[in-house]
Amino acid sequence: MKAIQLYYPPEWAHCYGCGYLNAHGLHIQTYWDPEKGESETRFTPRPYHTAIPGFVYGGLLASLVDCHSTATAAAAKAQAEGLSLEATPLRFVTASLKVDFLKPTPLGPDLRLVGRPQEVKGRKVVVETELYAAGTLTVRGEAVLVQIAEGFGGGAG
Ligand SMILES: CCCCCCCCCCCC(=O)SCCNC(=O)CCNC(=O)[C@H](O)C(C)(C)COP(=O)(O)OP(=O)(O)OC[C@H]1O[C@@H](n2cnc3c(N)ncnc32)[C@H](O)[C@@H]1OP(=O)(O)O
Repeated sequence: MKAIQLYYPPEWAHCYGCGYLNAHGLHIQTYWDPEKGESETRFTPRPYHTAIPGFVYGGLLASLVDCHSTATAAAAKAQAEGLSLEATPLRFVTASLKVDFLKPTPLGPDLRLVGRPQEVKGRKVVVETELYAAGTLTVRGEAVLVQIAEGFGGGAG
C-alpha cells in the first residue's frame, strides 16, 4: 500500500511535516483503510523531540496531527467522490487545528495516530484524530481541512 502523501504532485510535496521533497522534514506517512473509512500514521520520535526528559514535545505532536489530517482529508474526499488519488491528486490545507493533550506522551515508543473523517462537504473535510503511545490515548485532535483552490497562496513572497 502506498502512503497518501506519496500521491501528492511534486509542487505540493515540500511540506516540512509530510513532503517527500523536504530533506529536513518529518516525512509523515499516512495510510487509508477504505473498509474502515479511517487512516493510520505511525511515527517514532527521535531523542531530540523532547519536551521535558522522557516526554514528547507537544509541537511535534500537533504537527503529526496536522499532516495526518490533511492526508486523511484527501483520502476521505477521494473515497466520497469515487476518485483515485493516482489519477486525481487532491491536496488539502489546514484551516483550523485543535489539539487536546490528554496525558504526557512518553518519548520512546512508536506513536500511532488514527484518523476518522467526521464531515466531507464541498471543499471542506473535518477530521478527528486519536494519538496513542504504547496503546494509551494521549492526544486528541480535530482539524478543518480545505481543498486547495486555484490560485492558493497568491501574493505571498
Ligand atoms: C500553489 C502551491 C500550493 C502548495 C500548497 C501545499 C500546502 C501544504 C500544506 C500542508 C499542511 C499545512 O501546514 S497548511 C499551512 C497552514 N495553513 C494555511 O496556511 C492556510 C491559510 N488559510 C487559507 O489559505 C484560507 O483561509 C483557506 C484556504 C484555509 C480557506 O479559504 P477559502 O479557500 O477562501 O475557503 P472558504 O470558502 O473561506 O472556506 C471553505 C470552508 O471551510 C470553512 N473554514 C475556513 N476556514 C475555517 C476555519 N479557520 N475554521 C473552521 N472552518 C473554516 C468555511 O466555513 C467553509 O465551510 P462551509 O461554509 O463550506 O461549510
